[in-house]
Amino acid sequence: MTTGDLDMQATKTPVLEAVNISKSYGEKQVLADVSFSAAEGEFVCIVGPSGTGKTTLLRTLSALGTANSGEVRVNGTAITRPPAEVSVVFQDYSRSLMPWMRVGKNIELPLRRYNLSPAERATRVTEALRDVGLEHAKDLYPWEMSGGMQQRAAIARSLAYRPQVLIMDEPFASVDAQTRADLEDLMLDIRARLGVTIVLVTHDIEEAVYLGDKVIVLSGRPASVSATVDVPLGRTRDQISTKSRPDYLELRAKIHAMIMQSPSSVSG
Ligand SMILES: Nc1ncnc2c1ncn2[C@@H]1O[C@H](COP(=O)(O)OP(=O)(O)OP(=O)(O)O)[C@@H](O)[C@H]1O
Repeated sequence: MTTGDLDMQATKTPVLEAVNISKSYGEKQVLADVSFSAAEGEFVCIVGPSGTGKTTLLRTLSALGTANSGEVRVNGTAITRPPAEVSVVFQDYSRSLMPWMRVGKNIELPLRRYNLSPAERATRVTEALRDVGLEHAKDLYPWEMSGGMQQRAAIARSLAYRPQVLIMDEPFASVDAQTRADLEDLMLDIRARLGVTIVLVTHDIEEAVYLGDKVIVLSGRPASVSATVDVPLGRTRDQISTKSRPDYLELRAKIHAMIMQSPSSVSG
């Protein structure tokens, strides 16, 4: 990306914006004035200790939950219901795919809500499966596939909507380390090929720095954004060489220290 591209990105309306989001469950305030934005094609990672309110924030971002105050804007417009431009991938793929339906059907079914011809739906299923490297798996049932393949299928289902923004809640928490690394690289590749904006929540600092163009650090009780850390590692990342770079290691340590200092990391 050139300096000119960066200047243009800075002046463009963000694709997704959280503006002073506050949220309470009864008396308990979970989020306080959380603000951040994601530009077109940006990979934004949100990290914070367990129980900080990351899922609550993502539910608000996708309008699956409501905030007590503040607003979420998509392309500059405040949203009140789940917007067509935003799609969500949850952690628990085993609950997001219907076990009695073949993978192709799992991806195609939610598209029926839209005014698409059967041929257009079939094209989208084929393309989404290709985007995640599952061309061969269309006729399999979810239970015939590994955990990593099931999560790929769940990602394909989200991509079939052709969203501008993909929101992911701890998407790789239930798979082994090698599969996790493969899925991380898949998401970098999807961002590069499709230009989709990705907002990914994780408690894994290493993952956040490896994937993100910027990392939003949530901390405190109630949680607010304690830092927005730019990750100037370029867009081409590699599990071994990127993770050995001194600037990667420095950023990882810096964010780790921020989270360790946060009151929410000790209060449980
Ligand atoms: N529907 C709800 N009703 C009441 N309290 C809730 C509800 N959902 C979440 N909470 C509380 O809000 C706080 C934040 O929860 P949330 O799941 O958003 O955090 P999180 O950072 O995603 O946690 P984790 O990393 O463990 O998934 C927790 O104390 C949780 O118990």
